[in-house]
Amino acid sequence: MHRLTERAPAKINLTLRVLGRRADGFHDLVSLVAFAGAGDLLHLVPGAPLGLDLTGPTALAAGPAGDNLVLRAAAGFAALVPQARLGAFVLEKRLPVAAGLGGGSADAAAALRLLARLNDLPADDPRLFAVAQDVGSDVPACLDPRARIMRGRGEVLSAPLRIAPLACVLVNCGAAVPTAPVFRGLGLPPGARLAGPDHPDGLPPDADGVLAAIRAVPNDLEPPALTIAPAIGTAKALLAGGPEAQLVRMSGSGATVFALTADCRAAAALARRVKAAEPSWWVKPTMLR
Ligand SMILES: C[C@](O)(CO)[C@H](O)COP(=O)(O)OP(=O)(O)OC[C@H]1O[C@@H](n2ccc(N)nc2=O)[C@H](O)[C@@H]1O
Ligand SMILES: Nc1ncnc2c1ncn2[C@@H]1O[C@H](COP(=O)(O)OP(=O)(O)OP(=O)(O)O)[C@@H](O)[C@H]1O
Repeated sequence: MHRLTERAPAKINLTLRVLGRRADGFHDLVSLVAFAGAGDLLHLVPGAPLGLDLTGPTALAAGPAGDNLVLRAAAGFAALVPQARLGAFVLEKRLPVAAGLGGGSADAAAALRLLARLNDLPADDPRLFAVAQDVGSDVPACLDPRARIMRGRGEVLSAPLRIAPLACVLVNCGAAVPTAPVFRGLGLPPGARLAGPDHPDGLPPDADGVLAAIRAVPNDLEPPALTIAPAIGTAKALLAGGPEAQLVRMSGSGATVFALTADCRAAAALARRVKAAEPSWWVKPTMLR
């Protein structure tokens, strides 16, 4: 059987409100997530012994293969699916690591989709969701990567939202920002609840309405992430300095920031300017949906 392939698109938190901290230490969120054209690629060679090879420009940064979320997802799958057919994974790692783009989560979700295909399981088999939840907070949203409102720890997902594709530029300044210290930086004791705008459950159908809805809700993780990686502020200022940016914000726990633009030509122009100013940064014009 030929190898199977799945894309692992970057997850962008267009908004992210922290509503409080739960007794188990995790934070309750509400976030509008969308998925980019940019991402990793994951292949599976059926029948070979379970394993993982990493290739691609950011493979080294992702750490040892044995600790990779792809293998955690595969182990979780094998534990829940009797006599599961497995295989050898090859990950083409292109997304920056510890970047707020959910790269590892996207890879884990792609691994579960590949294993579901190989084992003739339907995409909505509840075991996929159970493993996803166990592997990480962002993995359930990445299982079926379409724009949604994500709530709870990330496991409460709305139906897919129909939004017009959004043109954007993703910029990562190279600072790896681990997620846990950013949440810790909020300084919330277990049980704390926060006031502030919640999130509407739907979105207006038109592009202007979507933009206004995104503008109305910030990313609450920006202040603690900025303290850890001040270059996030530099990246935001650089994006906001161009005439093309309609909205500039950080994704997830950072350090990647995004600018929404009117169309992909504006995104390409803005990306060229950022790249000229900071040649060592990861700069990607892409579409979100
Ligand atoms: C920031 C986001 O990317 C937004 O989509 C996610 O909430 C984080 O998702 P993730 O990287 O898959 O996170 P996990 O691997 O599950 O958790 C990493 C660490 O982040 C913190 N964490 C994560 C998610 C959450 N809702 N509350 C938390 O407090 C916890 O300290 C946890 O130990
Ligand atoms: N497939 C993977 N790709 C990237 N990192 C991985 C992978 N598997 C495990 N890791 C480990 O997970 C850590 C977080 O990486 P990842 O790129 O998923 O973070 P992130 O983009 O900040 O995610 P999030 O947006 O969910 O916070 C890395 O430091 C790395 O050691």
